[in-house]
Amino acid sequence: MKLDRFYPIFDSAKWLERLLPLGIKLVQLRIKDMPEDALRDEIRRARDLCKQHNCTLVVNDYWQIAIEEKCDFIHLGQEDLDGADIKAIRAAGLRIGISTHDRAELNRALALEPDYIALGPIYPTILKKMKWHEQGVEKLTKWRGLIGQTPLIAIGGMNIERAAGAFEAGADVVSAVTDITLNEDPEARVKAWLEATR
Ligand SMILES: Cc1ncc(COP(=O)(O)OP(=O)(O)O)c(N)n1
Ligand SMILES: Cc1nc(C(=O)O)sc1CCOP(=O)(O)O
Ligand SMILES: [Mg+2]
Repeated sequence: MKLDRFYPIFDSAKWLERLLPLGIKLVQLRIKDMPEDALRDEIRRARDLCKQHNCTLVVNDYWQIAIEEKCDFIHLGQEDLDGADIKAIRAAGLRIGISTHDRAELNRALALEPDYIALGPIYPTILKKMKWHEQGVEKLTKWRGLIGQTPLIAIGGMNIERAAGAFEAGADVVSAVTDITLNEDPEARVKAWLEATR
């Protein structure tokens, strides 16, 4: 199934309730540091909202809850892979997206036949501290040549102005967080993203 070219990431179901009606078709719920009961509630709400809006939900990190709550897509980073039961995830029918930052991580990801590969940070990010410097769009072109038909996600410091360059370099999808969540008008920004990527 083809992924939408715009892939925003939010840290609560409240954001989804607010912005999915604008037409987002691919979204990630990325929650850190929340007690399990509250986390499960957020994932359930996000799942139901996405169903209502015909949007694909990707759950970050929490693959066991995603299986239990019958979600259908998870995102795993390299550290998440260390503790993940890929067989169980696949047996439950979930799709898997994987983060990569260098060749070793890419090789590890490709061996798992993921449903997308993310490369980042393409530009510097203010969302989280990372050991990786900005990779640049040229690395998207390199990844494009290495991953065949697997969808390629550009993440890290992305904004609308930078998206065209990422697509030209070989990305299929562009993902963004703070360009939307820290914008003074997130609704207007999402509408502009949708116009730029459709
Ligand atoms: C689309 C996308 N790409 C990369 C990440 C980062 O995943 P990870 O390295 O596991 O870091 P955390 O997001 O869990 O802090 C992502 N979530 N989504
Ligand atoms: C969550 C995440 N993962 C990255 C990676 O490179 O793996 S960069 C990133 C943060 C993206 O946020 P923003 O769009 O605000 O820069
Ligand atoms: Mg993770």
